[in-house]
Amino acid sequence: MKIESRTSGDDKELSIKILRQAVPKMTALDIAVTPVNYAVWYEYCLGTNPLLKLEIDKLLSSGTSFTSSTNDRLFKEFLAEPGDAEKLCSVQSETQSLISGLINKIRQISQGTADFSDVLSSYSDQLQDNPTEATLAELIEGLGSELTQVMQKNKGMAASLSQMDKEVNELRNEMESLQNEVMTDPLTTLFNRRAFDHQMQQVFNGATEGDKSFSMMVVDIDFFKKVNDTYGHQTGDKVIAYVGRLLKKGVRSSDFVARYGGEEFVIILPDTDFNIAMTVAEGVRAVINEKKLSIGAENRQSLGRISVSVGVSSFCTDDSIDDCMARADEALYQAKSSGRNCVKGIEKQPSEVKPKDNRRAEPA
Ligand SMILES: Nc1nc2c(ncn2[C@@H]2O[C@H](COP(=O)(O)OP(=O)(O)OP(=O)(O)O)[C@@H](O)[C@H]2O)c(=O)[nH]1
Repeated sequence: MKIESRTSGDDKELSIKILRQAVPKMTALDIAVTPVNYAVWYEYCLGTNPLLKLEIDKLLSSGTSFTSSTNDRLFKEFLAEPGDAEKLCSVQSETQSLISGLINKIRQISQGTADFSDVLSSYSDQLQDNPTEATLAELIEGLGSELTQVMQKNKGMAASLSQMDKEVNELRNEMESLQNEVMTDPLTTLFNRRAFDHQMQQVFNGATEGDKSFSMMVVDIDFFKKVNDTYGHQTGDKVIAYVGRLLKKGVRSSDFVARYGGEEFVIILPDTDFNIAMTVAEGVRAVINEKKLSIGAENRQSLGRISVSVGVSSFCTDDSIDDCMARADEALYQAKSSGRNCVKGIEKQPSEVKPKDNRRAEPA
């Protein structure tokens, strides 16, 4: 469930790297390679879902077997949103038959190789027994026909393996597009809340481990209910999509823009300090408020200007994800209370950073 870039070469390389780790683990634990199970173990090997990792490590150390219901539970508890499981199941049977076909082919190849190796050993034994010319001729004849058989078998195997390789690629593309679907908000085509939660965790891990910083914005369209009530829900949807486009355009391509829900958006700005984030937020707010919008035939009906309120916060040492988001939310609340169409930020001062207290509490 890689999110950062959906189709880059890096993504593919990482996917293959994880595949090489996940499949042998699953095979060792006797877990069927279905999309649902694979999603769980992919995420486990990727290591970006700490709760899932903790749970699986716990199960592994207790020697619990990974039955299909255990895998289903892990998927539902740590990865899925309602509806995901059904979508993934649509490719499940296809994957199962493909994987079992592949395993059969590999078994046949190993069996064929083992058989041929036995034949070679028996020929080698006969050679040790001072064979007569007639026996030698027989051996050569036999070996020739064994070789022809092996070559024919291998030709057939190569053809069916290449067909399977094609099918595996198709299935992988299908799963990739399903993955994108699960992470995308259909109205704006931005990332959705689920993708945001995932990305936030990754950026947060990077910041706590690598001494990096990041900022975030929460953007909310002002008086949006009035837009819906006056012009209808469909126009409201168009306004949401329009604001989404301007947000995406207004930040760097490395920033992460998602629709959090309703008329609210969230943006993660990696490697960005508080002051820069405030400047970017102000720029985005101004651009959204710049133009008067119009709708209807020949755009005759004016909607006036749309405005947004923005709350900004930056990651600070000792922050949890919730702390950082709570400050952005609080800042948004302040922006709304100050009349809307403005940006507010809450910066955690260094003095507010709690020193780590390693002392035990004094007994009363
Ligand atoms: N068209 C449309 N409307 C939505 C969607 N999601 C939420 N809404 C509406 O957005 C409106 C949000 O209204 P409020 O939460 O009262 O906020 P507001 O009117 O923007 O007021 P402030 O945020 O205080 O400026 C509600 O009427 C929701 O029904 C959506 O996907 N499409």
